[in-house]
Order: sequence, then C-alpha cells, then structure tokens
Amino acid sequence: MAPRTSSQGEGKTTTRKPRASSSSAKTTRSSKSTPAPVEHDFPLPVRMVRSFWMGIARVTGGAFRKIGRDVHPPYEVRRDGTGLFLVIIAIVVASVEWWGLRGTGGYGGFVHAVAGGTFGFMAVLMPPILLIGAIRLFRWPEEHRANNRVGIGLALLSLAGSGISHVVGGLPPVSAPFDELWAAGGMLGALVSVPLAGLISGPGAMAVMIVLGLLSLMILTATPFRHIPARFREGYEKLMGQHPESARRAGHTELTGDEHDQSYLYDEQPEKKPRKKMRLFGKDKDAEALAAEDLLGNSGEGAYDQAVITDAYDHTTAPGSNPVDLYDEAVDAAHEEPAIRPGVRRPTKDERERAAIMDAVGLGREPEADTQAMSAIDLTSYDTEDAATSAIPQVPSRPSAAPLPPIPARTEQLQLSGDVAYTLPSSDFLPAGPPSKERSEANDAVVAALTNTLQQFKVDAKVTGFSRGPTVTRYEIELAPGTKVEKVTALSKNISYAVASSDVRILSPIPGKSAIGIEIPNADKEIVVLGDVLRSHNARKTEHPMVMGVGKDVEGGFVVANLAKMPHLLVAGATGAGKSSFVNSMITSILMRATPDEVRMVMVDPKRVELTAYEGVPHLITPIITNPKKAAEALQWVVKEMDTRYDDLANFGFKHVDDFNKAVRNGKVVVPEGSKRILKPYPYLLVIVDELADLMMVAPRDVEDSIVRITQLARAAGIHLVLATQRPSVDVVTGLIKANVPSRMAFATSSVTDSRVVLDQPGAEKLLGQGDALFLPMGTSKPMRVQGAWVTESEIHSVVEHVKGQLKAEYRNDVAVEAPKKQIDDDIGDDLELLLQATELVVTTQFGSTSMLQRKLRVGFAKAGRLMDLLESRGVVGPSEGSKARDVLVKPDDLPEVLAAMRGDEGSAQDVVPTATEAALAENANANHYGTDLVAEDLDGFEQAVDYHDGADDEGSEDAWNLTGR
Ligand SMILES: Nc1ncnc2c1ncn2[C@@H]1O[C@H](COP(=O)(O)OP(=O)(O)OP(=O)(O)O)[C@@H](O)[C@H]1O
Repeated sequence: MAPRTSSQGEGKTTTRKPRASSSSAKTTRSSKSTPAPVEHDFPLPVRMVRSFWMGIARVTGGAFRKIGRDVHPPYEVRRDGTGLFLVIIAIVVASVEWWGLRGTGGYGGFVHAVAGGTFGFMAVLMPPILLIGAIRLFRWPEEHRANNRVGIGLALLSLAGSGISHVVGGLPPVSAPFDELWAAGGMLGALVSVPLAGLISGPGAMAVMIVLGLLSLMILTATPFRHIPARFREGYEKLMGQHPESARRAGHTELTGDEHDQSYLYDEQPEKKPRKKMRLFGKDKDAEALAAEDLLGNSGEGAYDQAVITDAYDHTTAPGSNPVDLYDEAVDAAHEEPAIRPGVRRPTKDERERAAIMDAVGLGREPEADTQAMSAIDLTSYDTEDAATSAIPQVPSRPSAAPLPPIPARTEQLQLSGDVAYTLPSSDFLPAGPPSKERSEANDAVVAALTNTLQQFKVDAKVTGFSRGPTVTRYEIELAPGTKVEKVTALSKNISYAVASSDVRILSPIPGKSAIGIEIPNADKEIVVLGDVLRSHNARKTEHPMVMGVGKDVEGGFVVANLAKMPHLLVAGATGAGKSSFVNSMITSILMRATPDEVRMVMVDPKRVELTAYEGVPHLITPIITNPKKAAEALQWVVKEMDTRYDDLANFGFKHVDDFNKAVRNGKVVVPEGSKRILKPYPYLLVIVDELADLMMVAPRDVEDSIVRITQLARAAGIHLVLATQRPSVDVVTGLIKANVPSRMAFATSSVTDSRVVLDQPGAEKLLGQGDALFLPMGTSKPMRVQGAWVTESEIHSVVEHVKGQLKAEYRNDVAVEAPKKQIDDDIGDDLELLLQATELVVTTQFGSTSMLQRKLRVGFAKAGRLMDLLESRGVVGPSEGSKARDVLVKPDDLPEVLAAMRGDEGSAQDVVPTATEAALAENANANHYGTDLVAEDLDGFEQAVDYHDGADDEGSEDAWNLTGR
C-alpha cells in the first residue's frame, strides 16, 4: 500500500498510478496504427506561437471559469484554444456591427462584408451567440453531447433568425446588391427564405422560420415538447417567487447564516424525492407531476430519514453488547413509524431496515447521489421524444459535478492536551477528481445490446433505466406481468455474450425494488478520489473522528463509514485487488479528520512496505510494527489496554468510553479525593494489521486469542480492529475470528471459496480488481458493491508531512517495540558462552584488550575482535582507541546483571548503558510525564469491578493509561 518498490516482484506496478483501464489501453493501441503528430514534430516558431496562444487561452478560460460558480473541468479535456477563438471572433464582429468600426477601411469593411453579407442584420446577434459557444467550451468542455446540442441549437437559431430577417427585409433575391442583402437576412437568409417564399408565400416562409426558431430554442434548452408547459410554469413561478424551492422553504422562518449552512447539509431530502417517486410512479410520471408533488411539501420520507440518522448516530451501547444488539437497536429505530402525510408513500420495511443499518454503522450514501441515481434514466420516454430531443439524453444535471465547499469546522485550530495547537490538514491536500459521468455512449450501447437480447429470446421485459457507478453500471429490467424472473436470469450467459463481458452480475431483485438489476462493467471506468468522498455531504455532516471515505456505490453515491460503528473490519482480497489502497484511504481519512488526542493507532505491517509512509505520525503510539512476533505481543498489549480501560470506566460508573469522554468534557467526572490525576477523554484506538496471515503463521493460537478477546469486548472501550489479508483461507481467517469481526470488505478474490470465507457468500470472485469491492457492514446480509476511494502517494505524503510538522510522535516503550537487543542476540548466535566468559574476564580485570581475550579464551584474532565488538555494542567496553586497551564501562558489582541480560533473563542489563533508541524513548516518556502513574494510584483505591487481570497482567496494566497521557 505504501510506496511501491520494484522489489515487490513481477506483475506489480512500480508506482501508485492506477493501471490504465482497458478502454484507455485500447485507445493507446489504436492510436499506434494512426500516429498523430506530436508536439516536437512542429517547427520551433509554430510551437512558440502555439504556446503563446494557449497561454492566453488558459488565462481567458480561467477567467470564464471563475464567473459565478467556480468550475474545474479536467485539464486534459479543456478546449480553451477554441473558446478563445470564438471570443476573438465575437469581439471582432461586435467591434464592427456594434461599435461602428465599419467605416474604418479595410478591417471594418472586410468584417462587415463577411458577417453582414452572410447573416444580414442578424450579424448584430452573432457576438452573443459566439460567446455562448465560448462559455460552454471554457466551462463544460467535457460535456460533448450537450455542447453538440448547443452548437446545433445555435446554428439553427442563426439560420431561423436570418430567414426571418430576410422576410422582414422584403425578400431581396440572391443577386441583390450587398446593401439590400445586409438590410435583410444576408446571403443565408436569401438562400433559405427566397425559395421557401416561392413555394409557400412570404408569410408561409415566415411561419416556417418562426417554428424553426422555436425548435432551436428547445434544442438549446433541452426541452422536450411535453415539458414546455412545465418549463413555462417553472419560469413563471421563479419570477413570482413561487418556485418549488421557495415553496419548500416557505414553512421555515428566515434562516441565519449558520442555519443556512445546516440546511445545505441536511435539507437534501427534496432532491432525493424525484428518484423515489420515479420508482413509485414509474416511467410515465413526468417531471411536472414530480414538481407538483414537491410543491405539496410531502416531507414524510425526509422526516423519517432524518430521524433515523440522528438517532442512530448518537447511539452508544453498553460493554459487552454484541453486534446482534446493535442490529436489533438499529432495526428497532427503523420500526418507529414516522409521521407520514396522507397520500405519501411510506418507505418499505426493507428500505427502512437498510437505512437504519447503514446509519447504525455510520454509513450512508451521498444524498446528492440519489438525484443522480435518478439517472436510472427513463428510457421509455426517451424513445418517444421528438426528433430534436431524441438526440439529447434526458439526464438530470448532476450537482455532484460542482466542486463542494471545503470541509468545514474541523479545519480550525484545535487545542490538544498540553496546550498544543493542532490544525487538521486542509482539504486542499486531497484534490478533486475529474467529474463523473452519468451516461456515456458505452452505456447506450449496452442498453441496445440488452434490449436486443431480450427481444431475440422473446422475453417480455424492458430495460427501464440504469444507474452508472464509477466501475459498473446497473441496468434495470422490468418484467411485463406474467413474465418469470427466471427467464431473464437464465439469459445470463447470453447477456455476457451480447455485452462482451464475462463479469456480468445479476441481482434479482434489486433490494427494495421490483426490478432485476444487471451489473455490467463500464468500458470507460472512473477513479473515485478520496478527496471527493471526504468532501461529500455525508462525510461533512458529522465530525466523528473515525469516519472514513470508503468510495462510491453502483449508483454513483458516495459511501462513508464510521469505523467506530463497524466495530471491527476484515479487509480481504487477492493480491493487487485494492486492499492496500483501501487501508491507505482509511488511514488518510483518519489523519484528515482526527487529532492524535482523538484517535491513536497501532499499525502492524509485516510486509514492511505497505505502511512505511505513515512512520512518525503523532497518531501512532508505537513505531510501525514489522516483526510478526512483536505484532502478536502488541495484540496482547491491546487486550491489556482494553481491560484497564474497562476497569477505569467501571470504577467511574460508565459503560461506554463515549459516555465517559462526554462526561469528562463536561466536567462531570470527579476524581477521588487526594488523587492527582487529571482526567482526559480516552482516544479511540485503531489497530490495523496489514497482513493477518503473517501473524497467524508465527503464533496462531496467541493471535487468535487476542483477536477474539479484543473483538468481543473492545468496542465499548473505544478500541477497533482492522484486519487485512490477501489469503482469506480458513487457517488465516478462522471461524472464531470471523464470528467476531462482523464487518467485511471483500476485494476481488481468486476463488469462490475465498469469497465465501470473507462474505459467507459468493460474489467477490467476480469483482474486477483495482478497488472494486463488496462491502458488508455489520448487520447487513446483502453486500453493497463499491469502488474504493483512491489516494495517491503524493497526497499521502503531503498529509503525513503536515501532520508530522505539527507534532512529533510520542511512542510508548511498552508496546512491543522492535528491540535492538534482539538483533544483537541474534548476532551472538552460538557464541553466547564465549561472550559471557569474555565479559567476566574484561569486567573482573577491568582490562579491555583483544589480545588478552585471544590468549585467555584460546580463540583466533577474528573471533576475539568480534567478541570485543559485541562487548562494545552492549556497553561493556568503550570504542576502540587504536592499539590501546579499551575502557571498561561496567563495574565488577554490575557484572551479574550484565551477564543476565546477555543470557536474555528478566531484569535486563540494558539499563546499564541504554542504546540510543531506548534513551530516546525514555526521554520521551519523561517529557510526557509518563513516569508517574496516577491512574494506577486511583485504581488502587477502588475495588475492581471487573477483574480481568490475572496476576501476571497486573504489573503491566498500569502502563495502558499512559496511552492517553494521563
Ligand atoms: N480504489 C482504486 N481505484 C483505482 N485503482 C486502484 C484502486 N485500488 C487499487 N487500484 C489499482 O490496483 C493496484 C493494486 O492495488 P493495491 O496495491 O491496493 O492491491 P493490494 O490488494 O493491496 O495488493 P497486495 O496485497 O499485493 O499489496 C494499484 O496499484 C492501482 O493501480
């Protein structure tokens, strides 16, 4: 996950750059057969002129993009050069036709001849028409279809305008003098209107031109015939202040600035409605009716959703409450009957349960996405549109394409314990991704293929719509009454054949819908960037520090999840499937949103490459653990920490760390008299194990025991586990582990067996890799397909640098630190006996000479030299001083301790001369006042409510408090 290195073996990418999608790979191949001229093929002057032109174009484009709502089309699709060209032509025409430069000789005469001669007096309208074209190219260059539509609309409008002008100007013939043509519709008008007037008279030609003009306006505004009354009504209502938006808010009193923000975050329910209503009323219910429904203000569903969200979010539970409890509570919440107005459809039980469960794990879909999901496009009505609009997809515009405001509130300076000011990383560190598509030609081709297949096999069913996600699109098929579902599912192979993809997944039905869903990979996949997910409404509406950006679902909705509600997560998938990227997104999300006082982490990375980027972040309580044996010890430490937290909570009378923290923040917890302890909230503790298989290889029993113990109890203590593995086999993810890790994230697995291990059902083996995943949060039975969020190496680097620049990591020295001693022990190897003798000799004689060792121990020079080096590394003798004997640093009195340390006995002699690392750790601990354990003192005064400790644990348990700096 972390920086890829070439040493990672064949088949691995060397950078974090996503692999090119198959479609782009195809493009590259085809471009080889017809090589396009490349930049350096042009001569220097041409290149210079081009650069100059493009420089001006970029500046002009930038200015246009800033007008009104700022837009940021992807760099590679911009068409600023063409946009600038149109602006210049518009200015040139305006300078002559508007500003009277006509008489100024060559320039004015030429322009007037061209513009006026072509369009007649319609030439005065050319500057705004050209500017509209330029604005589209500057601001929305990627919307090819819409731009083509606008282009066609403007061209027809010019034609109709010239035609009308020509009739008004008296229909001069083509051979008329220039001034007469100019005073009418120019050459264009003459060519259109004169023959037409010959056929159907002047007024007839005028009528045709007016109709053409209206048609062009409809094309420009993408208005189908049947929507014209609604559009007029909408316009009228807007003018009169009766727009649905105003009507919706009419019940509200005037909002203050803050309240406005709130409404922005929470009041999206009206946007959600159209989709639900489309589902409800089917394809024949048009936008007008939907708008009318909105006008009624039927906020039943909205009110309901709101209730569940608030309810489920603040919920905390008792220690020992298990996933089933949480599920029940969540479902209970869903059973509460919301107040729904008559005539409004209630959410189905399924929908309510699903919403409640999602919220119980702090997971949600971006409300905006619901609007977009409405791009379950009404294909049937699309077919019956008139000629002009049938070329125009009736896709609702997608608000998510607009850049969202930066993450609010939490970017202010936060006061950490010890009066440290801490600023969370700015959201600028995670740039926005390219805008996502709602529909592409590839989708249309698949719809045609599906429709054909259904027809060929005589299945009475229709493709009624689709919702496009970043990796796959879900096409919806509705059956005619009396048609069996099996008729469609039996066609799965034929469908695969028709759409030329083996990765077709059929959902019958789509949960909560009477429709069959067919998920087919997009030929033009999109990347979901973490920045966009973290800026989504769902992520921003909560400040919970454990919320992470997961990715986007099949309907294109942003998915976020609260790790504290999981409460433990298993991430599995074959190598290269996107697991590490997911873990990166998770850690980066936490760094973006949480201070070290709120979340602390333990990272276990036996592969040694995946998590190195995070070394030194202040959220870590120990250096990244790479030694599997030490990792097993670290898990035992976590168990200890959990037990100690439990004891403390119980002694203060709290059942959940959140309750305790809230009470501490409100000053409602009082320490016993005489205690010097200063109470502070406990941080969440997130333990991330990147490769569980490596741990299970070294100490399967211990690791399993610790995991089970942590997963059973740690939730109430604010401790959460994330276990990732690329080998989801039963010996790694054992039944016990599985039973206790309720949330799962499955990336592509290599076999259906692996999929069953992770999800308890098949499906993951059909995923496409590269972040395509099935997410099964606790309590749900149907996994949700998501495209994982992607964060680049440089983004991680900038976030980590920011975080490290604020605060240094303060490692604890009791959590399975990689002890340098171990290495030296290994070095001693078979020479332990000799080393002990050498130590004894040197310390008792206080004479550090290599030749003495040679003589007394009867060893060769090389061996004696090695022994002396070992003695130096353990602080028995000083460094070599040429031919002189070395200083002896250990007094004969300390000899037994030193010998014991060398033998690896308890009561190590490291204290004699600490190694550099140990010295640093000790200093660190002192600086944090970790030396005195005030909590332990307090706990002594209590009878332990829950005695989790056996005798062996007691001595170490005190240290757990240091984690929180108490
Ligand atoms: N969310 C994503 N979006 C786009 N591409 C992705 C995503 N996740 C992974 N990829 C692509 O897949 C490649 C492999 O991903 P990653 O390194 O996360 O796999 P992995 O499952 O962790 O593999 P391993 O277990 O070998 O480390 C990445 O280099 C990237 O090109």
